Amino acid sequence: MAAQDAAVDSTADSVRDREIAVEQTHLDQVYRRLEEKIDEAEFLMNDAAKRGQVGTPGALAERDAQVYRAGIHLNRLNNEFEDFLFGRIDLVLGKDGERGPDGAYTSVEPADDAIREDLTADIAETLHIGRIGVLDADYSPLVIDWRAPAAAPFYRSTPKDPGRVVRRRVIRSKGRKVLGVEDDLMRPEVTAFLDGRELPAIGDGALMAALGRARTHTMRDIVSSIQAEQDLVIRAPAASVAEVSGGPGTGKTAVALHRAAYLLYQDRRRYAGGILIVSPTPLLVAYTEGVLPSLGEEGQVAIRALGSLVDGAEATTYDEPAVARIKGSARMLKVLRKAVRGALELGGPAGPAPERLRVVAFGRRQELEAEELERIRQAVLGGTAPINLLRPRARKLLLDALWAKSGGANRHTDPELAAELRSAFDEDISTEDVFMDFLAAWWPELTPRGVLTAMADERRLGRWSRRVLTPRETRMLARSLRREELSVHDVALLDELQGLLGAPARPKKKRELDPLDQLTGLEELMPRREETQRERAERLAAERTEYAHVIVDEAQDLTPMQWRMVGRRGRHATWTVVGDPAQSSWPDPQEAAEARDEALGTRPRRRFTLTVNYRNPAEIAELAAKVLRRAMPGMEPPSAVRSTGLTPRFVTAGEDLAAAVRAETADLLAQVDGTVGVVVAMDRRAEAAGWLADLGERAVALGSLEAKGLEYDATVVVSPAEIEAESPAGLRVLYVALTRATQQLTVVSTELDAPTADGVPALLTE
Ligand SMILES: Nc1ncnc2c1ncn2[C@@H]1O[C@H](COP(=O)(O)OP(=O)(O)OP(=O)(O)O)[C@@H](O)[C@H]1O
Repeated sequence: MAAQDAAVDSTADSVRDREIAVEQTHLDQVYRRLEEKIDEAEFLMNDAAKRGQVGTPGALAERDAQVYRAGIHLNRLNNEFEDFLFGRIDLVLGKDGERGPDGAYTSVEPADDAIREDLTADIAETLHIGRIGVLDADYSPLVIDWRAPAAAPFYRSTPKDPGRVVRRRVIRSKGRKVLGVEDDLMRPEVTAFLDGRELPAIGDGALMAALGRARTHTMRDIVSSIQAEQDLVIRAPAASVAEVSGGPGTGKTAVALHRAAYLLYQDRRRYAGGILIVSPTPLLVAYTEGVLPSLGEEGQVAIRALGSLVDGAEATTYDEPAVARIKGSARMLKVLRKAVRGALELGGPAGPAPERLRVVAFGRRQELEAEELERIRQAVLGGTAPINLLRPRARKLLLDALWAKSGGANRHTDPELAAELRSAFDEDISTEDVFMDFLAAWWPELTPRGVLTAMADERRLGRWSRRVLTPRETRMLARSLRREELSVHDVALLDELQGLLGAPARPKKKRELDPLDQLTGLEELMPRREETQRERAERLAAERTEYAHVIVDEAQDLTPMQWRMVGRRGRHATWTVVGDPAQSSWPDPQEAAEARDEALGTRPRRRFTLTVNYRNPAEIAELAAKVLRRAMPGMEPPSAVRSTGLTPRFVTAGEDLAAAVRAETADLLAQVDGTVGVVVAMDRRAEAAGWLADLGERAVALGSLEAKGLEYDATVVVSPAEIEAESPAGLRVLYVALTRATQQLTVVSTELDAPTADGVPALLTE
């Protein structure tokens, strides 16, 4: 028996080896072709550099464009050389036999006689899929770009709806070497032949292989294993709003990122206007930034955390939930509107304006009393423009009032002479120091930061927040604004204030000397060119305030004020909004939904739901589902795609919580190859970092709100009850914390958790 097994194994091995060799031959061919392309790109750059010496304006512009394109080409090849061929599909003949621009047959459905009655078929087409497209010298496709229409069947085909695909193969390669293949048969009942030989199937499928890998501190792309329901979202037409919901681990973040790559590929021109990806935390930005290197290459895609959306602000601290709730609420809009008007009265850098205005015009004293000034101020504020832009109007109405008082209007009947007199009057007054100083104090140039600082005074804020916030809320808000450091929620307030105040005029940039003008040879050209390319991308990203497409990740967490901030960046954009209501840390979902509707406007929406959890094994998903039932009764959890046989571990910490967490973390570090995340209540963050101090880089401590979107091989969740008690949305935050592990979960309880004899905290029992 054993001998028979060994014989079967060795045949399997030899079939596998043969199949790997087949793919190796193809990869070799692709590399030969790529080398030719690189030579071409280098020649282009060389040639362009030579032409640079000619120096006519037309030649310079053409050279610039050519060098730029060639630089991108080289950059992309160098970036994506590694592991860039990852898939293959074998297809039967299509219905109409027509080919698309990439040389592949276009039909999705098989021809009527493609599968014979005896369930045999011939493979009519084999396509290899990779990160970029490569055509052979005769324009036949060596590799199809994963975003091209011809690659869609690689992702869309399922055994239930196979289309023309008989076998889907994922190829694992490193550099120039093919390491392995994993096949999925889409029509297992069919025996297919390729060049007269039966098509074999190797391995247990690629998805499981991908899911079992250890996690690092950065996310991996999923181009080789995108699933059909995910592919529908990635390739959805970008005409309006795509709304994607799905539970933890269903690939929402991954899908959002791959969608950005797809949109850019599909319509580079349109998205030259920029794609903004909004992420909840800097940690998630860092985790996702490197997923698809090609996203950043031309500066079209900006991945920004909510605390870094406003130029010059880089907020990473969080307010306590009660304060965050005030700052995020749409009620703040009323408070801010009052605050900017109130801040006017506080005056400029030299203090408030005098009570009355006294000037000399044409040798006579002119005066405006306090009530008159107030009337004028109200008349100016009747205008719709932002406050800072109303300054010229303020100046004009002051001069009008002074002119009316001077009686100058009655002095001439001839309109021309009257106008001349008036302009002399205006000039006389407005060049007077007294008038200029008065205006600077009476209608000062306000800054968002300045207004926010003004709001830190409790009595003042009390006036501005009357009937909107309670005295207790006012006190908490004023106190938090007295802190030097900006919080993530302050950033949305700053942005709102910027809108109310008006944008300051941008100083015009001088055209910098193009360093290329002085270059003659390729050696010099290369490094400098790379530098200017990156600089260009950074400049474009920094200057952009509106985008062509906005992708919002973890959308359930945006506060109403944050929705307004993000909405301003996509007024003319198409949108992709992904989120999971069950993971929302915002206590008032209704208010947030209204703000979201306002940001998205009346654009038609297409809804998608992702249903499969690729992150958590069934054992962990089952435990998390208990919290979901408490947090959102009736809500369906996603179904876990795999199971590990390892049930979550429960530990009750005695006196020494630090020692218990440390020991459990060390234990998990010994069991997994990748990272271990220790999730604690927000105000235990610093303390927890200390507990793990010498456990090495694979272990990280993070606050419950920072865990959003991240994942680890194993997690230690510390005191579910503490996390739950942090905020009104605490149960949903706990649900997030429990769904971060790809392999193992340990829950450490304290007394507060009222654990059972087995150490299971009360919140995690049925
Ligand atoms: N088709 C796939 N093939 C391989 N891995 C996948 C696939 N889809 C998702 N994953 C993996 O599953 C994990 C979860 O994905 P992701 O973080 O995008 O989920 P999410 O829905 O955003 O989760 P959460 O709501 O918890 O933040 C990631 O490691 C991702 O790479």
